[in-house]
Amino acid sequence: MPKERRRSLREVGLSRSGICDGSTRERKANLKATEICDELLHMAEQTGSTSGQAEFCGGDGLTARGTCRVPQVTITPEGDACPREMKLEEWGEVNGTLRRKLSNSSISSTGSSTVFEESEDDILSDNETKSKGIVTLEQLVDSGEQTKPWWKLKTIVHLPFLVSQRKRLSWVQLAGHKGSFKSGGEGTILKKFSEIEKQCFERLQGDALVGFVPAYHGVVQSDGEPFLQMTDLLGSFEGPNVMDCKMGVRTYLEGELDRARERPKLRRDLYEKMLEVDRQAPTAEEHNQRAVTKPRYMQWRETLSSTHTLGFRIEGVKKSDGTCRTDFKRTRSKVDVTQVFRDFVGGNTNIVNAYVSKLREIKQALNTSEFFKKHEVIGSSLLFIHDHTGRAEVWLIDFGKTTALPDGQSLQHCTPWKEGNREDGYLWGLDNLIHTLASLVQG
Ligand SMILES: Nc1ncnc2c1ncn2[C@@H]1O[C@H](COP(=O)(O)OP(=O)(O)OP(=O)(O)O)[C@@H](O)[C@H]1O
Ligand SMILES: O=P(O)(O)O[C@@H]1[C@H](O)[C@H](O)[C@@H](OP(=O)(O)O)[C@H](OP(=O)(O)O)[C@H]1O
Repeated sequence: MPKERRRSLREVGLSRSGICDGSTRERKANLKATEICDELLHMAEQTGSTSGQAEFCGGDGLTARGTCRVPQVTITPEGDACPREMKLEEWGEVNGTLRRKLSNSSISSTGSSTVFEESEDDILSDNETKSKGIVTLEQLVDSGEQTKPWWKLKTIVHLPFLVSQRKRLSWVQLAGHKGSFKSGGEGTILKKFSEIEKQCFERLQGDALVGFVPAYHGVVQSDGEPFLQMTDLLGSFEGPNVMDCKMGVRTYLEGELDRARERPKLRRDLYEKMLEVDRQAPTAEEHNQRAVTKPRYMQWRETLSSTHTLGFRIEGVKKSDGTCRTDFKRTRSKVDVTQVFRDFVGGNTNIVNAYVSKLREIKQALNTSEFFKKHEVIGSSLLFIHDHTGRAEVWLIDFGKTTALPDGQSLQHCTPWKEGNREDGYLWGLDNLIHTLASLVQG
């Protein structure tokens, strides 16, 4: 944050509660409160909003809360007859450039209300290493922000605004690690380099699956770091609706299990993420050590969600109305999963049919793919995207944990996993996904 924009807490009507002992924690809380206010005031200046509030929780008893009220400015762009609310996603359009930090925002809207309300996930959210929701790619480069243990509880912005043209300047990252993506320019994005993923992209060129993965443009350097450049799949949609489904019955590699047995590593962060969802989930021993191993956490996540029961799980959904949800950790039953899909497609049977036929095409391609035969596909997602034009597409993304089998070995992808057989249940999950979607049009 530029120094000249920083204001004192009192000056901007901010409050911060919690300890008051001059410690580093307190200074951080003050800083966070000032940042919130800066964010709100800047939005107000740029957009003519009437008021805004934001609340952050440090997880250690400290909270920072900001409210700003400014005189209303009304801007009426040409060609828009009736005033309407402006969502955070659209705000950058007026600005020209998006300078606000929208990363990690889980935004839910009540549709007709002017309020962005807290979602369950805002409260039960992960720590800030996990990215979700609407982000600005350039902002994600800001490494200093990544380790701050602040959770955003709530952002409410009142924006009495008129917007004539909808252009998408922000981007949505529904799953994965915060800071993994940057804008690559010309319809591309840059994803943090991974040797495993690079090899997958290289092997996928010329494979039956190549038309179902983002076009790959090679390794590029940005700010001295390597990235994989690929097509931004959202780029060719108008106000896209997006869903990320993580495929397979297993989300960790067999190698991760082996490593955890050889050198068990206790993770406090994963224990805390577990507590956020269910305080009873850790065993007495885990409570005692206030930590769990990664395979333990991943297996718990799998049984809590539909990974084990359906062979896929919903990670996140962003709709064109600006709402964004990533609170699906407990979405497990077929009924619940089906309901999320129903809501996602908004009852549009043409979209459902388009998705089902796309998934069938993908299944056909998987069945002929040499790549698929010879890889353990773990943690990969299907990204569903549709928009108001009726276009609906599905792509395979995320090959960071897709691992080649030893020469001569292959997988069925539908037989049950037993440790050692490396089966991932991908095709079983895909069949369940097709049935789930098809059930929406079968009445
Ligand atoms: N090519 C793309 N075009 C548009 N959006 C994308 C693309 N690739 C990824 N995304 C977005 O970013 C999110 C995270 O992507 P991805 O799963 O590749 O990240 P990751 O950090 O490897 O995730 P994880 O930590 O789960 O392995 C997706 O849910 C999707 O919203
Ligand atoms: O979805 P959650 O509950 O936030 O849990 C994370 C999720 O399972 C990611 O897939 C995993 O990264 P990998 O797939 O890369 O292993 C990450 O491990 P990490 O904390 O070690 O990054 C987990 O914390």
